[in-house]
Amino acid sequence: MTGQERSEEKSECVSLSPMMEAVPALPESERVCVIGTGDLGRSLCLRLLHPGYGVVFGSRRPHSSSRLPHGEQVLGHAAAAQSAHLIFIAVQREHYDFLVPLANQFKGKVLVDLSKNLRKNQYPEANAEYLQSLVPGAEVVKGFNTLSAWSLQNGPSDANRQVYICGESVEAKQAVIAVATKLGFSALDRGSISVARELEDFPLQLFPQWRHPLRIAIGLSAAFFFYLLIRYVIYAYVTQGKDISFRIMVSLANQVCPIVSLIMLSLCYLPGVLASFLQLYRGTKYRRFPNWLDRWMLCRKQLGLLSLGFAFLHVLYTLIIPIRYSVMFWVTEHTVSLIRENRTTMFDTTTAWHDDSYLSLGILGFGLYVLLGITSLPSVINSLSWREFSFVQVGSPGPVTLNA
Ligand SMILES: NC(=O)C1=CN([C@@H]2O[C@H](COP(=O)(O)OP(=O)(O)OC[C@H]3O[C@@H](n4cnc5c(N)ncnc54)[C@H](OP(=O)(O)O)[C@@H]3O)[C@@H](O)[C@H]2O)C=CC1
Ligand SMILES: [Fe+3]
Repeated sequence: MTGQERSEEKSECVSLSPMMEAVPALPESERVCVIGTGDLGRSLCLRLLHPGYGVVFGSRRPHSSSRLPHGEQVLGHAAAAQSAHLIFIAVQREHYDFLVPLANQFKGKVLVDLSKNLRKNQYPEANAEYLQSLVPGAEVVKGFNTLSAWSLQNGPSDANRQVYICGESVEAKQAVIAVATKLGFSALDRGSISVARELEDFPLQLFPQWRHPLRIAIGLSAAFFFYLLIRYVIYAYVTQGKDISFRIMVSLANQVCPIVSLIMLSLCYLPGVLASFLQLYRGTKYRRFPNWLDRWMLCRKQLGLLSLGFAFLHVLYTLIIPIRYSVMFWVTEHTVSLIRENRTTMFDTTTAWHDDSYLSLGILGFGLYVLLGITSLPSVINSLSWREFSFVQVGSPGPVTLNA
């Protein structure tokens, strides 16, 4: 580097707060470059500062970049690329062209492609593969794209601890995994760069495991609702001319909920039983299940949670029965007619027993439902031994999760 170039680079370096001067000269392994001073770049920088990394930003306009977290160094792209071995690219893919003239500076460096897309198959090739083709001398690793700037800034939480990475070079991936681990994330190596498209599609998935269970729940609810509508409301109107259409809102809904809930519960446990029979029939547990059974088993948790949801609705609908206008009217009417006719009714112990037992069993049944629901939460599962888990989740056969 000539003296003039060095002085140019020096003038590219911009201090945004007095803290910058305080940043000690760190070895290259503890210095990280972030290209792009946007939302993600800044959030990543904040996270990197926690374990003590030195961050050097690369920007188009190093002099005018403002409001950086702690006055980190902001250099031009070329100078920033030379300052660290690990470089995060926090720029949208459509602007990647600016990297082409910098290919020499990126030679031998590890580039982490953070980009995500707005929709699936937005580009013919994965962003990481495109980046690799622009800077062939660098080792591109795809990663961190499943996190949002917000979650990066707030640090890893239980639900958001996992980051996925992929790339060709094992050393490059190890360097990225080391940083991720230091930031508190657990990095999962998903393989070569050809997996990048799959990782880029991750944030675009819309409840993929919920789609079928939701369809089943909606289909069953609609079918039973129309059956009950015809069976009670329309039938009463046609045969007796009685208008009991007000029952649609609460009574009918309250009948639909437990039916759907129980069917969904049986659909949740049925595939496990089928799989066990299949294993017995085949005499081995080391063969893949048919695809339909595999997919069915993978959405058991969603089926179970929906079943719990419908049971919960049934509880709520049942609790409001005494405050319904029609019920209060009927009770008052009955009492007034007893007074008018000067009649009294006897307390029927059998009916009282029958009623209380019915309610008590309902409450206990719902309690069991909730217990099943709670023990399928990942954090609860992790705290249970296998024996405890299968004791609670009666009928949830262990080996059948082989495909999952
Ligand atoms: N925001 C988020 O939650 C997440 C974002 N991502 C991905 O991270 C990348 C950055 O996103 P985000 O920070 O939100 O975007 P922003 O728009 O906030 O920032 C992008 C930055 O890229 C740089 N840039 C913009 N245009 C050009 C250009 N023509 N040439 C060179 N550099 C340019 C700018 O930095 P400068 O002015 O310093 O040059 C700009 O600040 C994207 O690929 C996005 O898909 C991934 C996961 C989450
Ligand atoms: Fe009930």
